[in-house]
Amino acid sequence: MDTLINLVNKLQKACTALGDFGEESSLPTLWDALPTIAVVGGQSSGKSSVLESVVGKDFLPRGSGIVTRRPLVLQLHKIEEGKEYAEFAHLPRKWFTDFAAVRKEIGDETDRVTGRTKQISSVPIYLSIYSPNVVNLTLIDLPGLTKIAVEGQSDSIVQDIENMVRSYIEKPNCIILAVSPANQDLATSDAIKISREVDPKGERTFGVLTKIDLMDKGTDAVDILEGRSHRLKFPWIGVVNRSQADINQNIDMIAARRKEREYFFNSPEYSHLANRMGSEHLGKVLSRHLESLIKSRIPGLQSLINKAILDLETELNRLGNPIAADSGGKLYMIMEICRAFDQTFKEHLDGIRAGGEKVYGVFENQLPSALKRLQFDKQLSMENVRKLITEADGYQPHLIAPEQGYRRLIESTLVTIKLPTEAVVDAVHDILRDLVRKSIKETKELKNYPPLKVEVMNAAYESLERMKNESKRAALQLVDMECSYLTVDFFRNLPQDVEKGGNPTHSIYDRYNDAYIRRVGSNVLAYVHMVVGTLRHSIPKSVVYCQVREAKRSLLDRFFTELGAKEGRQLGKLLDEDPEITQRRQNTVKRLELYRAAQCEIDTVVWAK
Ligand SMILES: Nc1nc2c(ncn2[C@@H]2O[C@H](COP(=O)(O)OP(=O)(O)OP(=O)(O)O)[C@@H](O)[C@H]2O)c(=O)[nH]1
Repeated sequence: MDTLINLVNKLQKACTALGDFGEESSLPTLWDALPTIAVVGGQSSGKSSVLESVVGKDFLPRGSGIVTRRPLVLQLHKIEEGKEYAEFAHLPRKWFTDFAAVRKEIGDETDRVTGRTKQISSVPIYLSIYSPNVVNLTLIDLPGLTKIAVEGQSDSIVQDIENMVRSYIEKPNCIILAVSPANQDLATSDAIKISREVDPKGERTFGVLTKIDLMDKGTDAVDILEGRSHRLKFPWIGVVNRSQADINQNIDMIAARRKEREYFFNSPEYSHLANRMGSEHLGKVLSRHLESLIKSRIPGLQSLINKAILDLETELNRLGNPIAADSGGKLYMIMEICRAFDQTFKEHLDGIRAGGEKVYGVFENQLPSALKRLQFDKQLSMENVRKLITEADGYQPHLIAPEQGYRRLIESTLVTIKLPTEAVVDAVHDILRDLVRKSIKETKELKNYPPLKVEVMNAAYESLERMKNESKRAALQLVDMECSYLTVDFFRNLPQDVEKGGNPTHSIYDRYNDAYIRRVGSNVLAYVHMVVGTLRHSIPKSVVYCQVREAKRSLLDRFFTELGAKEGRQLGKLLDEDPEITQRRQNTVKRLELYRAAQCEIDTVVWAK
């Protein structure tokens, strides 16, 4: 059974070392789930004395007024043999064998947080005592409840102490040691009042009656101790601690315990209860109760730990890897993050994520309707056809077919396709930029590193800009190519013009009759339509080749090359993550270690059963 309490002691020790004891953490803490025993009561009710009696050691700061100003988490570890010693969590591996020095250190450590004032703090002091003369227990000494603030204390201190005490004892796993002095009316006991509030059925409250020896002559506590008045679920335990005079005379704990035993055995009122009175009995009762409580809580603890591990792993995953110390590691990390971004970007284009389909929308809708909107009316008006053909003839009207005229007409018409071509390139560019922005947002690895995020975004935008320019050049070249060499077969298959008509005596532009001009115009239109039909398919090919395929292939290539030339310090700047995230990651890692260790400890105990 000792192993069970040892287990809880170990877990609590780990929690304290990691500051994992409640409020500050957003995750459910192991601390909350571990059974503890807290000592509560009014100021000077004898809490510290009870604690010392249970431990059998004189080590707590004493004095009048408010002495306990920070919670003291006291873990008692029974050792088989050897000299007893104490160890503080804030002074690891410093073993105190002089308990007067322990008392001094508690005072000093209290002052370190609260200053030499009468203020209080909820940050606990953690102390372990290893001794052959103790039972395995964890006890928490809390500041005494008070009714008024004294000089040097803020007005809120009464409420502050009450809130702090409540925050410890309201946890369902806390066993409450409610200390009330027998020489005061129990109806006014602060300990009973606050413990009733948090444990109305008294299922985890142990009533301890101190100062029985100080009761007025002719009065006794038998009614309470026998459970006839102020009944609690567990029987009251009476104790007689050292009086101030005993302390002043340096009466040691062993002598004090003997005196206490004698007191109960020799008092006619209490001798029949002597076997279930006193500090020693209290220690055993508490230890037994704690053991059974821990046993019943093991399955719950296990599932809490398993769940916490899962949650912490998810959190750690979300926070990403810690930053490597050397430049090689940093470079690798940046490359990995960039690769994750690149992958996300590709997934958008490949249809694994949404967005890439918009590119197809440009080819299928925007381009055809823009081409359709080009009416070629202006270029192929009768007037313009006549003008261009006549001008192209030069000094000699053409003999068979207006070849130069056709060329000029076709060229001047095809040029109008350049505008929608450029618009397609621009539209695809905008889509790609949008996908970069989306991918940056979706790459969780980038979230922690704002400078790297900006650099990656700029590098990707720059690449897209270069690709856009190249794509424009290539697509416009397609149009130029159509202008520079006409499809011979088309013209070979045209019926030869015979009747050109016209009136040579009028203006030079009347050289050809309307029917002839109309026929030339419609031939040009037919040819242009044929070319548009081809471009409608070749422009998307060119755009995909120069922009989409290239973005998929080498969006960050240049960035990677530049990265290789950067020094460790510059790389470090890129990975300059939000310090809050670094802190959160460190805390999560620590907590995860704690929970994993706890999982092993519990498994060992369960298997050993
Ligand atoms: N005679 C006698 N004196 C006691 C008993 N218990 C405590 N005292 C004395 O009462 C005074 C206060 O005891 P503490 O144990 O310091 O009380 P506390 O509740 O821890 O005090 P704070 O931490 O300041 O709230 C000391 O002088 C003790 O010697 C007792 O059972 N009998």
